[in-house]
Amino acid sequence: MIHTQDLTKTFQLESGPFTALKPSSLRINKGEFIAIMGPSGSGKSTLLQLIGGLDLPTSGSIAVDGVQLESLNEHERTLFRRTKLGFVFQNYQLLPTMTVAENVALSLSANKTPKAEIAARVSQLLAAVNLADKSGQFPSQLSGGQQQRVAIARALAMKPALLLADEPTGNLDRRNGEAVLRLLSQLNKEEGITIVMVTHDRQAAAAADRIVMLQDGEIVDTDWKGGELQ
Ligand SMILES: Nc1ncnc2c1ncn2[C@@H]1O[C@H](COP(=O)(O)OP(=O)(O)OP(=O)(O)O)[C@@H](O)[C@H]1O
Repeated sequence: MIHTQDLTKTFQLESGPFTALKPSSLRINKGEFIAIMGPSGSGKSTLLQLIGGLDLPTSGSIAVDGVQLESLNEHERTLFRRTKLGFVFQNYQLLPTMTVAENVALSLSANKTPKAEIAARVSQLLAAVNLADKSGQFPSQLSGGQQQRVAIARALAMKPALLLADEPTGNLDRRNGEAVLRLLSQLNKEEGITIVMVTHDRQAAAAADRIVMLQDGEIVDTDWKGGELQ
């Protein structure tokens, strides 16, 4: 599903070049649930941005679902993101002036899906995240956990093969965080969606099959699962 080879990312700062991701090779199989962990500034978000085609590597290659991302132009990358990936962020990023149903429908409407099909898919998605009764409400009327479940429903609208989540439980209390993790695990096990989740939280990481550990821009372990960190 994801295969990187000597992938690097260097930022040009006023003080000189800074390598946020050192040459790294990583393989993530279809159907895996991966947590990316590591200290602040270790390159977790940088790696997720490259996997999601939101940024380009400085060197090396990255293939996602058979597509070499470094060889796509910007338009092709946008299309790739829209059709193959779902994104979930720490701060939900729902549109406040749209209802829950309209937020979930966004990518379907952008893709010119027929109205009746959109309505059916939105109902199905909201039922899957246990929010069928909230479709007409606005994001501000929901709890953080409910908003994150709306964001997950929206991310799944186009039936992506891969879901990328950046600290999806970062703003949630324990109970809501657990509900979101249960939902992600269920989507992974029952729908076979590959999930790559950046997290600081060991409890969140415990929901994953495998943990990719980053330190100073380097992948130091790709099968760490529990135990004390160095
Ligand atoms: N656009 C950018 N320009 C310059 N430096 C950047 C840029 N993006 C990230 N960096 C630097 O690269 C390093 C890795 O950042 P990254 O956001 O990937 O870390 P992280 O592990 O996700 O951190 P956190 O857990 O705090 O979110 C940091 O030192 C950061 O300052």
